[in-house]
Amino acid sequence: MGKQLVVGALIVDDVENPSHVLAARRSTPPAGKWEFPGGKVEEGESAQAALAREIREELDLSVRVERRLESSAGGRWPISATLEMELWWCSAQGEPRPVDSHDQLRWLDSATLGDVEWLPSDRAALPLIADRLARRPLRQ
Ligand SMILES: Nc1nc2c([nH]c(=O)n2[C@H]2C[C@H](O)[C@@H](COP(=O)(O)OP(=O)(O)OP(=O)(O)O)O2)c(=O)[nH]1
Repeated sequence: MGKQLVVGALIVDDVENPSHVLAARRSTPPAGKWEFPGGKVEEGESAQAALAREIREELDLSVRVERRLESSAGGRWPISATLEMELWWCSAQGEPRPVDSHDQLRWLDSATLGDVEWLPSDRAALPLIADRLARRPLRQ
């Protein structure tokens, strides 16, 4: 059986010319670690629908899902024996507001992306994200 999918949103400040991505600090275990907001895809749900649902719940924000972050390993990052993760570039309307699963938000750019204490599984994806933020545009 395959692993359950977790989706994380790479929410950018400006979809035409993105320079910063949103990071969120968890208030539930492992509390204090930083992640890309999102969560588990439910049965029968698409990755895009799960992202929209989770970001609405967690940040009271509506997102437009742009595209998936690709990698040489097929765009999936292992989390645990039972979970793996995809990351999707998203644009947003309005200001994110942590509802209850996060207690702090930060906009990070390619230079500051490594400054917070990320969940370990996220670290492998950071160079790809930093590279994209430094090179801009998201829509090709
Ligand atoms: N959202 C998110 N989760 C991540 C990231 N990196 C990472 O290892 N994870 C892990 C943490 C959790 O073990 C899992 C996500 O589950 P969760 O508990 O936050 O999501 P959920 O609300 O959908 O799940 P549940 O508690 O209802 O079962 O993925 C990330 O960047 N974003």
